[in-house]
Amino acid sequence: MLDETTNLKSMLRRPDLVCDAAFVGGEWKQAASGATFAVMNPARGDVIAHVPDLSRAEVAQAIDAAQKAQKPWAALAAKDRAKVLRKWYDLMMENQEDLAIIMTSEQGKPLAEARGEVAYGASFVEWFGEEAKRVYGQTILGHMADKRIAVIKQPIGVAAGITPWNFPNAMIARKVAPALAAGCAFVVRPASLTPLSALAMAKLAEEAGVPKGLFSVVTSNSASEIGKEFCENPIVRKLTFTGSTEVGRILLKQAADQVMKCSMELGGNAPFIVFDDADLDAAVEGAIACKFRNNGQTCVCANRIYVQKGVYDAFAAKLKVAVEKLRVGDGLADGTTLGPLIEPAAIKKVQEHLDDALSKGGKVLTGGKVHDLGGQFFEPTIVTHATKDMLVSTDETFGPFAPLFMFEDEDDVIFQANDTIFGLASYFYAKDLSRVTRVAEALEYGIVGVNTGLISTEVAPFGGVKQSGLGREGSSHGMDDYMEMKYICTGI
Ligand SMILES: NC(=O)C1=CN([C@@H]2O[C@H](COP(=O)(O)OP(=O)(O)OC[C@H]3O[C@@H](n4cnc5c(N)ncnc54)[C@H](OP(=O)(O)O)[C@@H]3O)[C@@H](O)[C@H]2O)C=CC1
Ligand SMILES: O=C(O)[C@H](O)CS(=O)(=O)O
Repeated sequence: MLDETTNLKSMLRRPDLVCDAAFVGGEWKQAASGATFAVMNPARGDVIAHVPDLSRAEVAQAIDAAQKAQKPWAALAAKDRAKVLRKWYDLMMENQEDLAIIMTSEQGKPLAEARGEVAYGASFVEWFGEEAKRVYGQTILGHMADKRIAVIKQPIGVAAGITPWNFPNAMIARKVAPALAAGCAFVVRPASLTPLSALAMAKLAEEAGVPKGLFSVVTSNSASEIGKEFCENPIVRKLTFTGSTEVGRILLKQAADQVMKCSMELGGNAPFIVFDDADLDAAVEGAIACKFRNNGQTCVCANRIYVQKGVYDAFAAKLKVAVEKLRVGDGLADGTTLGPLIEPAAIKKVQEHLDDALSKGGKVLTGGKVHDLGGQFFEPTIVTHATKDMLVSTDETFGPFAPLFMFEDEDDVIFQANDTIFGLASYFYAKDLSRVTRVAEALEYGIVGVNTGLISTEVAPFGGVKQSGLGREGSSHGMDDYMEMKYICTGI
């Protein structure tokens, strides 16, 4: 019998990677209530699957199973944990195409970007499989002749994660990989808009030999209820969240009651600065990559583009040419470079920022309206004459809208770039070495891209300052958030 998943499954080498059950304590389960929620294809507007809408009590069962599985997992030699992660990495890459098709079908990004995200997510599993073997302690010369001091690092225990829809694979991998590498157990609640990628990852984790109960994917349409379970359940020792600053604040307040260790990867408002000594062609290439990746739906997208007065018109003209080469369409169609926005509310927000900018003197250079394809497709848009009193100057657009601000000098643009509550990613193009050093040090951000618009990698510490978050993900620092440091003082 044909069902709603037939079309998606027909595109896959492994149709079994489309999972319509939640992965709870090592079992594939429906909600006891039978409740489910629909997963939509944002390009086509059709339902591609239904997944269980688990209750808070059923999520608690996943947490119980995690607690049971964690101690034996932590007792394994790091090398043995590493082998399982390596196998999981291998399976993710062997099934990269299927995972990408599933991702594009539920999130909308072009297939080429989805393939890239699968490889990016898998790179965290590979990286932390290696880092698992490199957890080091310390010995310290005793403060008294009869004392010996050692410092060791131990896994924190059961970790819980809540992830967004914009990178439905990589944002989970960036959390579960260091957690398992450190010897923790992990329960994740993926965004309700994009649960299929997470469930497919769980399927491959099971095949890789991740022990029953160690990793659960709890699907739910009630984010706040599950968030409360994660924050209030005494078994959970660590909460990791990627999403908006607004929700991050809610979770931090809820987690405070248990003084829970939290990692927060939150909102951004990235400045992208083009100085008059920049290579303008390189800057345009970087702006396209940085602004329009995932259709502008990333926390590290350029949200404000500042161009020095002397090169403003030349840069704007070059950027217009590049933007008009972008192809809007279904992410599964060949040649698409911009997919749909994730949901109607996202279209509304882009339109709101555009209307506000035009009402305050902005001028459309290209784009400027919902695409002829209708639905959730929007034309990639450049607006010139942007000013700091516009909404786009303070709020994250999260869409294909590029406002060009003009600036006079370095001090002026540094002040404007830093004038935000956010501090995640920032970018600038310049050649003068002294200027590059000064500006990189002056920008109040966790990440600075110099002459590049792409900074995402598993080998570097990703995270923000100010209200863009707490902690770092990826790099040799990435496991610290899943471990506790213990100081042992021995009298002899
Ligand atoms: N710093 C970073 O690395 C990243 C930051 N972001 C930021 O997130 C925003 C876009 O992502 P978006 O998904 O809309 O962000 P949201 O913060 O709305 O949602 C993120 C996740 O949190 C869940 N959630 C929402 N409300 C609550 C709650 N009260 N308690 C517990 N969980 C909750 C959502 O569930 P559901 O969707 O099912 O409602 C989703 O799974 C942007 O601001 C972007 O900058 C996004 C990705 C990466
Ligand atoms: O969700 C996001 O925006 C990601 O954190 C950005 S990245 O890590 O893919 O650059």
